[in-house]
Amino acid sequence: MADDAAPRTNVPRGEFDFEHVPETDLSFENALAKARAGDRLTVDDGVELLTTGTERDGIDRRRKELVLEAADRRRAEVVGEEVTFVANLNNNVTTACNTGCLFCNFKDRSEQFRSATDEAHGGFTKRPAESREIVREAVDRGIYEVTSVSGLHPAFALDDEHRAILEASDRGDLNYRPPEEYDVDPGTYCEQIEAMSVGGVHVHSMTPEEAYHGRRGTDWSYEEVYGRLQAAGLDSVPGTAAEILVDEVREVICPGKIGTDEWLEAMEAAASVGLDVTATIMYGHVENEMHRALHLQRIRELQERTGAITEFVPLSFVHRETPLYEEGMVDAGATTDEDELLVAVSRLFLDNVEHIQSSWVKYGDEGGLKMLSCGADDFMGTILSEEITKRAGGAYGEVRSFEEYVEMIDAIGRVPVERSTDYRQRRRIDPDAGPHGPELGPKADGTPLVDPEWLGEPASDQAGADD
Ligand SMILES: C[S@@+](CC[C@H](N)C(=O)[O-])C[C@H]1O[C@@H](n2cnc3c(N)ncnc32)[C@H](O)[C@@H]1O
Ligand SMILES: Nc1c(NC[C@H](O)[C@H](O)[C@H](O)CO)[nH]c(=O)[nH]c1=O
Ligand SMILES: N[C@@H](Cc1ccc(O)cc1)C(=O)O
Ligand code: SF4
Repeated sequence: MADDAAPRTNVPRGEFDFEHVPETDLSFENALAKARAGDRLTVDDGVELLTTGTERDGIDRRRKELVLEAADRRRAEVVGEEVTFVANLNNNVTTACNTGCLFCNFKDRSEQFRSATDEAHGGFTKRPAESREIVREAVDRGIYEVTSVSGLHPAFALDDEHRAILEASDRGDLNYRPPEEYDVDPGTYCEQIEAMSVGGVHVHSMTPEEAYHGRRGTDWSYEEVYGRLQAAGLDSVPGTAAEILVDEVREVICPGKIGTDEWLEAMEAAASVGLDVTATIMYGHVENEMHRALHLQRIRELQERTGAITEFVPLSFVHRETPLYEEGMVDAGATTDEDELLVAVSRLFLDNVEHIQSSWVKYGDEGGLKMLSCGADDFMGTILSEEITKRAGGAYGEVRSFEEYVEMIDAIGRVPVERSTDYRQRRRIDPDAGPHGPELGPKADGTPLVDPEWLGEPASDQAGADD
C-alpha cells in the first residue's frame, strides 16, 4: 500500500497488453444507484465504482466518499455494529519454494535447503514435531486457530502413498526430491496437519496451490486430496493463491501457479467435502479495475455454488522487496484511495459473502480501522507471527493483543467481538471489563494472550524459532 494524497491511482495503464481494460458503456451514477438500492452489481457496475467513473482518469474524491458511504450502510444492514477478530497463530512450515511468483519474497530457492550445498538462506523449515510444539504452546495460551501456509517444498508429498508414487515416477517435471536430501525434513502435508491438530485447535491450512502440490503426479481429484487432509485434522481452507483470478494477469505475476479454473475447482472440492473456505484478492500490482471486478464476480459465483466462503480478505500488494518492483514492472502498490474503494466495492459486489476482513498486516492500525467504516466488519486475528508481508517489506508488525483490539474497536464506537474461525461462536467484549484475553479457545480462560512486555519484540521469540 502506498501513501498517496493525490487523487490518482497506481494502476499501470497501457504497459501490459491486456485484453481486459476498464472501459464500460455505463455511468457511475447508475452503478451507485444500483449499489444503494441493493441490486446485484454487474462487472461493469463494479468497474464504474472502483474507478469512480471510467469517463475520466484518477479518483474523484467526492464520488469515492459516496461509494464508501453506501458500503458502510450495507455493512451495517448485513452485520450490524460488531467488529470481530480471532485468537489465532500463524505457523508457516517452510519457505522453500520454486514456484517463482513475482510478487512474493517469502520464498527461498529450495536448492539452498539441500544438505549438499552450504549456500546461506534466511528461511526455515519445521519438522512436524516442531510445528506441534509451537501450536501446543499457543493453544495453552488461549488461541483458537492455527493458520498455516507454506512454500511448495519439493520434498512435500500429501502422505506416504503420494510419496511412493512420486518416488516411483521417472517423470522429470514433478518438482520432487526425497526428504533425505534436505537438512530438515518437513514430513508430509498430512503429518504436518496431524501434528498441528493439537488440543482442540482449529486448523486452517492448505491453499489450492498447496493442494495442487499435494496431488502432483497422480490422477487424484481435489476431493480426494482435501478428504485425506480433513481426515488428518484439517478444518478449513485459506483462499489465498487466488491473487487475481484472471489468467492474463496470472501469466504476468505468477506464471508457475495453477490457473483460475483450477483454483476454483480446488475450492469447490474443499467445500464439497464439508470444509469451510475463505477467499482473497491480492491487488495493487499490474492488474486494472476490470480485472478486480472480474475477480469479484468469480468469487461471487463460487459462493453461489458452494455457500462455503466465510469471509473475503482483500490483500493489498506490498511491493518494496519483491521482484515485480525490483525488476521495474511496477512502481508501487495501490494508493489509499484504491484500497478503500476495493474494500467498499467488495462489500457491495459480494452480496452473498457476509464478512469482509480488514487486514492490519496490510493496512496498519489506522488504515485498518478506516476500512471498518468502508464496508469491512472483521479485523483479522492476533497471528503472533508474520513472515510473508514482513519479507516483502511490510512494517505493521506481527501481533495484536486483545487489549489493543478492544481499545481500537471501542475508540471508533463499534462493538468488539471475539469470534471462532467460522463466526458461529461469538463473544461480545465489554471494553470496561479488562484485562482482556481470549475465552473461545479450547484452553482459553480470559488470561491476556500476549504479555504486554512482549509487544514490539520479534514474534519468533514468542511463537517458536525458525531453524
Ligand atoms: C506466500 S503464499 C503461501 C502459500 C502458498 N505458497 C501459495 O502460494 O498458496 C500466500 C499468499 O501470500 C500473499 N502474498 C505473497 N506475497 C505478497 C505480497 N508481497 N504482498 C501481498 N500479499 C502477498 C499471496 O496472496 C499468496 O497467495
Ligand atoms: N491470518 C491472516 C493473515 N496472516 C498473515 C499472512 O500469513 C500473510 O502474512 C499475508 O497476509 C499474506 O498476504 N493475514 C491476513 O491478512 N488475514 C488473516 O486472517
Ligand atoms: N486468514 C485469511 C487470510 C490469510 C491471508 C494470507 C495468508 O497467507 C494466510 C491467511 C484466509 O483464510 O485466507
Ligand atoms: S506465493 Fe506461494 S507459491 Fe508463489 S512463490 Fe510465494 S510461497 Fe511460492
